[in-house]
Order: sequence, then C-alpha cells, then structure tokens
Amino acid sequence: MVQKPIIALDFPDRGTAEQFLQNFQDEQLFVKVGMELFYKEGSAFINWLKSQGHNIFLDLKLHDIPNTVYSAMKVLAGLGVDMVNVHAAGGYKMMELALKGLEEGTPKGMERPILIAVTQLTSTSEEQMQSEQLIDRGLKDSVLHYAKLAFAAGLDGVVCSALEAREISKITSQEFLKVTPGIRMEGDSSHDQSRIVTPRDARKLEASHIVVGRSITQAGDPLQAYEQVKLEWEMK
Ligand SMILES: O=C(O)c1cc(=O)[nH]c(=O)n1[C@@H]1O[C@H](COP(=O)(O)O)[C@@H](O)[C@H]1O
Repeated sequence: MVQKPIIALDFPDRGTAEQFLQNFQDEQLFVKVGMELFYKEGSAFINWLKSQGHNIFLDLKLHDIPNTVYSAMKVLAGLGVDMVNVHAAGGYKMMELALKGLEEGTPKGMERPILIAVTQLTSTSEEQMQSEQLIDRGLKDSVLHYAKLAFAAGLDGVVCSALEAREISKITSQEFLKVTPGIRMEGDSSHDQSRIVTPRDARKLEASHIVVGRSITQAGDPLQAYEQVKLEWEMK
C-alpha cells in the first residue's frame, strides 16, 4: 500500500498549525511534528492531532548517551504517536536501547511507534560531510553504513534521501522503511536542502514514505499543492 505523503508541520505554534490544517477539512493526514512545535506546545497538541484522526511522526531526532535515549523513549512511547526517530550517529547501542525503551514504554493494547534512524541529513552534501565530519568516504557509503547499523540494531527503517533508498533495500530488506525528506516539486527552491528529489522520482527510487514541508506549507494553495504531490507520488 502506498503511504500518504507526510506533511512537516514546521510552524511556530499551535494556532498557525491549526489554521494550516483547516485547508484539509476532514481529510486524515500523516503529519510530522518537529522540535519547534513540540517544544512550544508539548503533548497537548499531539493529543489534539490524534483526536482529529491524523497519523503522527514525532521528529525529535534523539542523539545522546544510550541510557538517556532509553529513558526518553520510554516516555515518548506513552504519547501514542506512530513514528519517532533517533540519529544513527548515536551508535548501535543507543539505537538498541531506544528500541528497548519504546517497547517497555508502550502501554498495553497500544502499538509500539515505528522507530527510524536519521543517516546523513538531507541538508548535508558530500563535500560538507567530508570536511566537517572528517569522513573520508562518499556520502552514499556513510548512509549505507548507518542503514546497516540501524537494521542490525532492530530498527524499522531510516531517514535518508530517496537517492539512497534502492541501495538501502538491497543491503537490508525490502520492508525496511526508507522515509525520505528533501522532496521538491520540479522548479521549487531547494532552500537549505542538498539532496532533493521530486515525489515521482522518490517513488521510482523505492522510497517507502516522503516527507514534504515547505512545498506544501508555503504554497499559495496548500490543499492543491498536497494533491499535486500525492498524485505524483502515487503514480508509478
Ligand atoms: O527527520 C527528518 O524529518 C528530516 C531528516 C532529514 O534528513 N532531512 C529533513 O529535512 N528532515 C525534516 O523534513 C522536513 C523537510 O522540510 P522541507 O525541506 O520544508 O520539505 C523538515 O521538517 C526537516 O526537519
């Protein structure tokens, strides 16, 4: 089944986010709540989104020592969101304990949130990775390495660019999720993203999910922009 495009609700507060969501009336969406909105509004906003029937990716990109991430995940598991993430750079042990925390923290009768790991951010270019992270390899090698590590730690998938999705499937499994931000419609500004792909190409490249922010949230007509993204994404 093709997954709905995930809309990144990168808004400063609940009022602005709710105003944006009014464009979609009763449509059930898959939305992403990131640091800005969560730090401002906390779990009350998550509960409201759930009450509206939306699926939620809580994007807090945890990256800390294994025990801290374990304890934080135990708490996040109680929020009832569908997906959460960590940075793969936190390491194998951290990812393993993140999963354990989620498993232990998920209330009885609820499903454990999907856990994915960010490989290399889609804003990172190969040149930047090599000079700033001192990784003396190609960017794809680093992404594939992190994907293998996340797979071995038992995670459900990774965040990567669609450009890397097919190769990740080959070295992990077809079912291992490839959640891909850095999505732009033809001709859109790339803003701060480096590795960008259109919805149509993301599908061809075997991404399992696309995450779309500004191409929808900053469009003159967000509903029309969403429908356009969805159409391209669902077309094979
Ligand atoms: O984990 C993420 O969601 C994420 C990882 C990544 O590598 N790149 C990336 O852009 N994101 C998020 O995806 C969204 C992309 O937004 P736009 O660039 O506006 O489409 C933002 O909310 C980012 O925080």
